[in-house]
Amino acid sequence: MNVNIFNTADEVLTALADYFIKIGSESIAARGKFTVALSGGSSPKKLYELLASTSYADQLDWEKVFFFFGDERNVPQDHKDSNYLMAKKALFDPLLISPVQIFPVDTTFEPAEAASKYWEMISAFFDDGELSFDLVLLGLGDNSHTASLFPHTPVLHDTTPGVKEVWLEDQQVWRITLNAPLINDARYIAFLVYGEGKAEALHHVLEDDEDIEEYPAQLIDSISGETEWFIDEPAAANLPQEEDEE
Ligand SMILES: O=C(O)[C@H](O)[C@@H](O)[C@H](O)[C@H](O)COP(=O)(O)O
Repeated sequence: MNVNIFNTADEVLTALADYFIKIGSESIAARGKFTVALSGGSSPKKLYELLASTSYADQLDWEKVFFFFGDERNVPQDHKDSNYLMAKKALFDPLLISPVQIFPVDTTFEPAEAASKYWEMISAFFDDGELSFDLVLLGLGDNSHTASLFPHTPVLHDTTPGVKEVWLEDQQVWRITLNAPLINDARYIAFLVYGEGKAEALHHVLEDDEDIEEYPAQLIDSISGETEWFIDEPAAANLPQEEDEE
């Protein structure tokens, strides 16, 4: 696990965009395709817009990129809270990504069925035995959740790769999420964490003793690949200063 701290959010976004292109180019060269599970929320929107900008749009063979989602809210795909809709507007539409390259969660099903169908689709996409995303992009919630691995939810105790529905009692909503074993099978995992509002959660996840019930993001570390944290100074405010500075 590498912690990369940058002065500003813009530097974080540029570094992660460069990393995305690097991993994507290597994946396409090695296996003819690049499979990525996108993060939702507000942080990655600027990353997706940067990747779709003239600075990056011609740096990758986008026709060989296949997009999945690390998690999704249990809302229609045209709902303002949909992670798919955010990525569609910020990334897919500007890059003219073909729908055949995009694998959204089908939230027309009840949550449990939507989760099982998403798992079936992921399993069918990957050749037997090769079930691992090239890259999983993740954010960090201020309660130390990532994807939809929320504190004190049953999915935290999964021991085999899969996709599960998650009930959020406080928000009275369902979500669908890749579980930690599936995320940890990825060749590369990249966390995007910027802004002072993340400082407390980041300290809990990276510095506190392991407590996955309270700090679920502690579950995440690529088993055989690379886990990189892309962080700005405000989010790193509570970390020991010896974390490597970029
Ligand atoms: O669907 C989601 O909301 C994300 O997958 C979630 O895990 C997100 O990464 C964190 O909640 C941080 O969200 P922000 O980037 O909006 O702070």
